[in-house]
Amino acid sequence: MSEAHKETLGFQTEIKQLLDLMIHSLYSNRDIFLRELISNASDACDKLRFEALDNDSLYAGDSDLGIWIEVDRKARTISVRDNGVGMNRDEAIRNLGTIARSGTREFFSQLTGDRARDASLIGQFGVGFYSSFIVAQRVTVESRRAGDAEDQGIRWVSTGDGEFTIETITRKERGTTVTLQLRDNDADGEEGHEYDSLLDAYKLRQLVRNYSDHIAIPVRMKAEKWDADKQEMLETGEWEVVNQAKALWLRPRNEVTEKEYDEFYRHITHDFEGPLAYTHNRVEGRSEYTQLLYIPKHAPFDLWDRQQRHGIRLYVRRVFIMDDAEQLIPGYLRFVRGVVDSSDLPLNVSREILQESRDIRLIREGNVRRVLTLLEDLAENRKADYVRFWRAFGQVLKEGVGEDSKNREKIAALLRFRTTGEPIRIDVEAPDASGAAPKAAVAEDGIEDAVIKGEENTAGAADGKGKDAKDADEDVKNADGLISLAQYKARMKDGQKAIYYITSDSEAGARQSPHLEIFRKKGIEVLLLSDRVDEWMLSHLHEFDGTPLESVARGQLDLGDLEDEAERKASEEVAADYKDLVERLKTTLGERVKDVQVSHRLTDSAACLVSGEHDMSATLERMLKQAGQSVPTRKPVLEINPDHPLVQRLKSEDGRFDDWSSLLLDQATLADGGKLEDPVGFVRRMNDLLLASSH
Ligand SMILES: Nc1ncnc2c1ncn2[C@@H]1O[C@H](COP(=O)(O)OP(=O)(O)OP(=O)(O)O)[C@@H](O)[C@H]1O
Repeated sequence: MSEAHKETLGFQTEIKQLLDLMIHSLYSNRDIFLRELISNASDACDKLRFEALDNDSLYAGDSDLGIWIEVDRKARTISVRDNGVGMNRDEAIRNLGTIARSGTREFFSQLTGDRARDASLIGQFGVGFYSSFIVAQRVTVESRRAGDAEDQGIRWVSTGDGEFTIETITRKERGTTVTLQLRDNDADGEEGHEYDSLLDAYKLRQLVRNYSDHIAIPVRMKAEKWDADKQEMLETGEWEVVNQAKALWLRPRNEVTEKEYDEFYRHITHDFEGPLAYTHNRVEGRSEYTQLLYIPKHAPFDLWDRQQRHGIRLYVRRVFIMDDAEQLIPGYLRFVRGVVDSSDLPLNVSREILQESRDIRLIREGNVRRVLTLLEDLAENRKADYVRFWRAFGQVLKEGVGEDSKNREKIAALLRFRTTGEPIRIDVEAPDASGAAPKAAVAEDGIEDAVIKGEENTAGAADGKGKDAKDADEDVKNADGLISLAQYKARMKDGQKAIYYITSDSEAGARQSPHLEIFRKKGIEVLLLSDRVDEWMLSHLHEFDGTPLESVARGQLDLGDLEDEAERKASEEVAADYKDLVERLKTTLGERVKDVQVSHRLTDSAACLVSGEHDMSATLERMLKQAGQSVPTRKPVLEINPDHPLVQRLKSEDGRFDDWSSLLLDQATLADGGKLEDPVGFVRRMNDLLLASSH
């Protein structure tokens, strides 16, 4: 088959879905097509400039890079042309027919068919070039790659209904022209859908200016003049530059408007929404560079994909070098987007050189410092926004506790936790791309009844603490049930020496754990941790601001000064009283437990399991097993509650002591979220005992 042959090819399934969704649900965002086309054109110019660093001949004498936009009112077309790098046949098929992003399939499987919901999801994905089909019934892309012969141009045409054609053409100019044949008004029977206003040169110019003012490449449109005879604006035939054409990040901060920062963010991220916050600085000294870093409002669809390719763009003296320069930002801040422009790096810098470079190390440290400062500022001054950030990226930030020991303290101060000192909240909706604040509901199952009712008086404040604690509580109310370690400390009981936490597979599981009973009784707040990353994070976070962090389910529980002398004495007496029972249980349960102890933790439950001081926690063990890792067998310590009637009864039990003790251990295992080794035996024993007690 000759290359010039015209081929008809099908879009990848996901693109078909994307096109269908876009055409039918993104009409109200239709103008974004222009931003996407201008962004792509500007990227293509950046790429050519970069490739030409090594091979000047790619310019073929024309290094004056630009973008040209033209309207043909009669033909109802808009075209966007650039003299950037262009595409050859293979690239056009690959780039404009498939979405080669990992995670895409899973992303599309989340779409529900509910247009409003899906439209907001699609915002996380970034529709790019395909957004042209929101306004165009036919899109034609003509292109020739820099360095290719004139007869190696391509024409790609599609009406967005599942197929595209591609043919080889002769094209004089290097670069790409995208021509949109606009839809008819009320196309597809959608009443009120009109497209003619896009042909109004004045309006279009305003749109173009909106979307391109911050772009470093000049964008040109045909100049127009008022014709008094014809009483209309007519093109003069001259091209005029409509944007400022100066790299936004190089402009002084006070000359850039919020709107421009916002638009620039959308340009580099293809995000539907603007950013949550940004930081823009010119750094001088040991290393000279400019950084413009943004924090998005929502997580991208591939946040958990460590291969994801977005991130920070690296420029060297205004020349684009690479996308997603991962050396510029550590993994735990991978949600940050933006631009770094270095004055020191060589233009021929490669990814390999970046790894070694001292300048890059300085820039990376500078980026981390700025982002953490920005987050501190949000946490301090824009609490609702910080909560939004936390919900979107908190789990990623937690990785920093282990990854970045230098900044551990700072990161720890930015952590937020659910806690027993706050009402239960059930997430009914994840943060979405529509800008709506995430919703939460307070559950009414009464588990934490006292706390729900006493919403005003959270654990510590109820004790009449000072002003700081009250201020801290005020903040808590704005914080969607999340508190910081500093707030926890401010609410600590007199005599409390540790920050207590519990880990579990879910927040609900954590809240119901028997390990919390004594803490509830004494009104001590406990942090509830249920993210996968938590166990790992906690293995790196042993203290905060001088106060140790302690698991409520580990080792000998020592409540220190929170227990008075009388309580301590009573415990000792009980321990002596139950010594025989403990020994009998140890002998009976044998290898199944590491030890048996009389518990200080329990008030309601008969028994619970605890981990040894240095043992792996049960939650971590389960996680590792789920991940298919071999885990050394860990024997739990069984704690029994001397005040529980079942345990009291055991003291005088003879005939069925074995069954009773097994049952006690199995119960404790289940309450801990664990799995029984012999569930059938458990059921049999329970039924036997039930029957025996009913006789
Ligand atoms: N004007 C152009 N010149 C050269 N290549 C282009 C042009 N427009 C698009 N492309 C190619 O097509 C690809 C797909 O474009 P598209 O806008 O869909 O996504 P993107 O810009 O890569 O990514 P995203 O929108 O997700 O950030 C681009 O990555 C680029 O390789």
